[in-house]
Amino acid sequence: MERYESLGLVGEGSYGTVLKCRHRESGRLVAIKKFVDSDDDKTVKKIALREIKLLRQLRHDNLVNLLEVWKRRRRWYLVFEFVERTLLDDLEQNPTGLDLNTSRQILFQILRAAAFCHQQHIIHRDIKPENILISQCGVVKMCDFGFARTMTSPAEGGVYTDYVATRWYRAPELLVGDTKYGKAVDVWAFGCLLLEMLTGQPLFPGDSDLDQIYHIVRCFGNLTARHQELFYRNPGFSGVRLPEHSGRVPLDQRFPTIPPTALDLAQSCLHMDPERRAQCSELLEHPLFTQDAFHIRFVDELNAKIQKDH
Ligand SMILES: Oc1ccc(-c2ccc(-c3cc(Nc4ccc(CNC5CC5)cc4)n[nH]3)cc2)c(O)c1
Repeated sequence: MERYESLGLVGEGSYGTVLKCRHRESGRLVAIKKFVDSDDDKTVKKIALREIKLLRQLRHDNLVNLLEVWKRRRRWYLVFEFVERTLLDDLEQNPTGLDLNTSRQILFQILRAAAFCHQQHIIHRDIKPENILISQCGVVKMCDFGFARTMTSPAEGGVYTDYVATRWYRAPELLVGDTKYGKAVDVWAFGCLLLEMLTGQPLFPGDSDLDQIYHIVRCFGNLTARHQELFYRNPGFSGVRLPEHSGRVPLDQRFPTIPPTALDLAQSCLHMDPERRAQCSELLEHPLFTQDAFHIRFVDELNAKIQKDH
């Protein structure tokens, strides 16, 4: 670490800390994830090695780049590129939301990143505003795969018992404790993010897992039969009734000013049944991006921004 000057904390992850640092010789800014001492703790060592293996698979213009990995005095260090700001910073600056064109430039790049991860059979599992980095030129880089998982079978999904995802962006299957979930959890989070960007407010700001389910049911109605069964079998919810979905407020009623195309895209992501949610690769072809040939024009613009960032 002596080659780097620490400039302060960027964030606290579950298995380590992320520091903003400057490389003393080159002046380059980086983000360094320092894992807790791993030699005594086999779990941390296993987590670190799994994260490193996964990160080395993920090279894409819209994913934050892993630059170096080293181990010193029983600790692993992951050195990443430092990117100027996060989507959370932008949302805090714009409490009523971002304009549609800015939003779709960011959304398109998030989908490119997520579609690439899913093609590699990797689920991010914690897509949220603070994990969406934005460079000075407007290039989006998804980060923090501390919770990411390789799906056990490329077909779809696997059996995962460890818990993940920041509550507000958590899909119904995660909230009821379904261990058989897949990349559709990232699509749900994307749908939540889309509406938050356009309104400036989190879509479902639950203050507990149960409250999170209530927010979702009040908007979309009952959980699927499978999720209801898992809910009532979940010891964390024993004795609790699922809310009646009377007094539902569907998205189009809640957001009458959102452009219908954007609302349609959100609804393609926010199906209660994970099987009905669109794939990220399909969403890149949604009319929000293909109307006025945005997706064709923007890719050229984006490549120029990426070159400028280098
Ligand atoms: O497994 C892992 C672990 C960690 C990372 C990771 C890699 C890179 C970063 C990162 C963050 C970053 N820039 C950044 C810029 C601004 C903020 C916060 N803005 C403050 C509130 C005003 C936070 C972060 N640049 N690079 C963060 C996390 C990762 O991508 C994968």
